[in-house]
Amino acid sequence: MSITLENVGVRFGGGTNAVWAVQDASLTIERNQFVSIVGTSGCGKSTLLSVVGGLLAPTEGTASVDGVPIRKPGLDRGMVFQNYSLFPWLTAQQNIEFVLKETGTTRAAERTDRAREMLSAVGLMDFADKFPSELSGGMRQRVAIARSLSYRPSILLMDEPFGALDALTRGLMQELLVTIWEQSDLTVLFITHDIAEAVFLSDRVLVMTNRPGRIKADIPIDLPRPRTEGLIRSPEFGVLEEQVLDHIKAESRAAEHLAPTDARARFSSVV
Ligand SMILES: Nc1ncnc2c1ncn2[C@@H]1O[C@H](COP(=O)(O)OP(=O)(O)OP(=O)(O)O)[C@@H](O)[C@H]1O
Repeated sequence: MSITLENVGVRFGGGTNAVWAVQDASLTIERNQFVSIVGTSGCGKSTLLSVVGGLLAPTEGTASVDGVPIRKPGLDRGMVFQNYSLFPWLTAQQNIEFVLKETGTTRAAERTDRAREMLSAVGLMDFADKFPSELSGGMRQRVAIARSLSYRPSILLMDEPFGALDALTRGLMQELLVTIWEQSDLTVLFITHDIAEAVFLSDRVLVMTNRPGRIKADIPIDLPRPRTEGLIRSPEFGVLEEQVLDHIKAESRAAEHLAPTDARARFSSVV
């Protein structure tokens, strides 16, 4: 499914307390594309994702999926957040079965089979009966991804899903996500603060301006797939990373009125 935002604006509060989180944001994401959004803290990334998820109605403009305006959350869109959001009183298997029941899979045997299939896809078959507290952060996030994919959405919306993971687990999760994406017909919209992660995963990286956020740059990532770890050390990768970073540095300087050298010193590859 494709995603289109046309001049979307989101205002929180009213009167003198009004805050425009996003203003005049326009973008199109084609079916089966993997697109990341990066930008300075508070620029409106999560707000934009919530609009696409149907959790938040735009104050201005239109957001649509396959040309149909988004009015509420739907089974066509799965969401994964940084904090896993699993039910702590249910096992990994039960977490998935619960969501399947809620989303209309009426036959218990079908829910069980689908949950097992999904746990197997993320390599967690042996942990089906464990509770979230018995799983590592990476495992919990794998269950959350399996759960979001279990009802077969066409769009996966991910808000810093790997932000809380250590570097090694994060790398493994990135590979897993790309593998799932390559084998499916999913359109992915992915928010991250990690520029290398955005470049490694994406077909395009969108950079937002400071708040009120809009899309400032749309950088195609024409690196070959499948992408392997070695790619990260290639000159082509470095050039793209630098290009994204330059846009973010410019926004950061604009926000803080810093001298260019000060701003440069504040950034490495993660913002
Ligand atoms: N419910 C709300 N009420 C008032 N202001 C809000 C609300 N939600 C978000 N905001 C404000 O809107 C702006 C954008 O927030 P948002 O969470 O979308 O930014 P972000 O780019 O995802 O930030 P971060 O990178 O720090 O997660 C921020 O200034 C935030 O304080």
